[in-house]
Amino acid sequence: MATKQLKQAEGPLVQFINRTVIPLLLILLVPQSVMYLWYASVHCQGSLTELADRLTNRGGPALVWAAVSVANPAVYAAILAFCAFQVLLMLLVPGRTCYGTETPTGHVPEYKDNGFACYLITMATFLAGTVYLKQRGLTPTVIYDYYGDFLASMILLSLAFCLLLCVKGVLAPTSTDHGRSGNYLFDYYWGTELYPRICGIDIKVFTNCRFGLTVWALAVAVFALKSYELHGRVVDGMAVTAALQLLYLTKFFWWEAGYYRTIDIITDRAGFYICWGCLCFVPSFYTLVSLFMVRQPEPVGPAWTAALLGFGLASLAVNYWSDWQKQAARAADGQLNIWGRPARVIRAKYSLDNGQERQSVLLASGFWAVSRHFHYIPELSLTLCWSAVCGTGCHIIPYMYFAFLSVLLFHRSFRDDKKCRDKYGSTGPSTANWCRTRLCRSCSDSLQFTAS
Ligand SMILES: NC(=O)C1=CN([C@@H]2O[C@H](COP(=O)(O)OP(=O)(O)OC[C@H]3O[C@@H](n4cnc5c(N)ncnc54)[C@H](OP(=O)(O)O)[C@@H]3O)[C@@H](O)[C@H]2O)C=CC1
Ligand SMILES: CC(C)CCC[C@@H](C)[C@H]1CC[C@H]2C3=CC=C4C[C@@H](O)CC[C@]4(C)[C@H]3CC[C@]12C
Repeated sequence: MATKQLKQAEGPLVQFINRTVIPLLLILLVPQSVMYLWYASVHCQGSLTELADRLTNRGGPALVWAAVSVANPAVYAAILAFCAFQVLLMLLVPGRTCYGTETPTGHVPEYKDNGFACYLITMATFLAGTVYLKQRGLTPTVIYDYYGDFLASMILLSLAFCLLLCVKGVLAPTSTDHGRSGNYLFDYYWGTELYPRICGIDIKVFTNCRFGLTVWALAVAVFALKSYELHGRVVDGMAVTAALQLLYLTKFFWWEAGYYRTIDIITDRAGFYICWGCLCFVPSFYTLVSLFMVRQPEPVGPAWTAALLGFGLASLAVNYWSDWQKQAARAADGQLNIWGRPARVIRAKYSLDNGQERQSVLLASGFWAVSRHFHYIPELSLTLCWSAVCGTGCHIIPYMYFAFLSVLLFHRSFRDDKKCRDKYGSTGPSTANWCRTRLCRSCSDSLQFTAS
């Protein structure tokens, strides 16, 4: 009885922590933290000790905000022009129609698969713009010079944008997948809508892909160019990190339609976490290695260059390959060969909210038979390769993205397992990695385990 009462008492406390304390801390602290990290990378020789020293002895937290302007009209004009360009590309560039995962309410989101073309057009425009400016004695690295202003202004704009999304989800939702939690703070943090669209523009595709990841790619290019301008050459480490990150992002856009079926899109609502995260956290935190290297170039030498590039490329290939296997198995309804042998798949049943039954193909071959989230290993090893170019000179900043990603992916694997358990019951992917072993004999009746 005492235990039961304790468990009941734990419910509201855990809920309070998860839905109020953690969101509040993240909303208050993360925007500040990314500004401090920018400041440390650009003004403190990339040293957190130097940052701490300046914060304690030379003006406190206001020091960082004093170094940037949130009232620079040219910065706002550039941000809005970039957003308008991306929106135009989303609307005008052709692409085949593709579909996201059916939601529990039976909604199947439809997309135009034009991400790769939009990305190529953006990068080509940037290249052409750079040549044009350089011929006139100008340079796009002015973006680096004003990056603090860009980040600070984006933080404010994005916080306001997330508020707008939150209200939109309550007053004018786009699809059936929306609702309030009863906690205003959590609604702001998590969002009120799963698939918001404004004038036909899918908001999460815009924030995550066309803004966040595109700005990441552009920032990597701008920082490499700035490094060249400052040091008269692109240092080998900068070249390796830029090449690996740009290839990773090119791979992402090639595979973008697959991203529409990941938990960012099918589970996470459009709120502070995903939208602010992609509008501000990706351009600031995910770009830290390149930002750091602009002022702290570290020559790594030919042997390390070759090793990091080689291992990084191999990691990228394995990560893409495993995502591809999962996608190909679904597309072929399980009728395909994986690693030269007929694929083993689980046909897992689940129900929509209205009771209608559906079936999914879950791959249990290839990388998906090795372990449940095996593809996170190459994702992490690739990240380590593009960070290790900064050397081991006692700097923490270049390794912060790797540390963050390790925690994020660890947590994500539990989130996804829970999501699949709730959806498929005992037949979900948590079973998939067991199916090579004796445990597959204990699969329940609703589980059809096939090798085609
Ligand atoms: N750099 C970064 O910040 C991050 C990068 N990534 C990368 O993004 C890519 C995609 O992310 P990922 O986390 O995998 O996406 P998700 O974990 O969101 O995709 C998982 C979904 O795939 C389906 N699924 C799970 N197991 C199987 C299976 N055995 N066969 C078929 N379908 C299955 C399930 O959806 P359903 O409901 O359809 O069954 C599941 O919910 C990866 O390359 C990852 O490394 C990921 C997170 C962060
Ligand atoms: C505290 C918050 C501000 C943290 C926000 C985190 C989000 C910005 C990130 C959470 C998951 C991330 C991503 C998932 C999968 C991806 C596919 C990959 O190939 C490219 C990167 C990404 C889109 C990545 C982007 C950032 C997140 C959405």
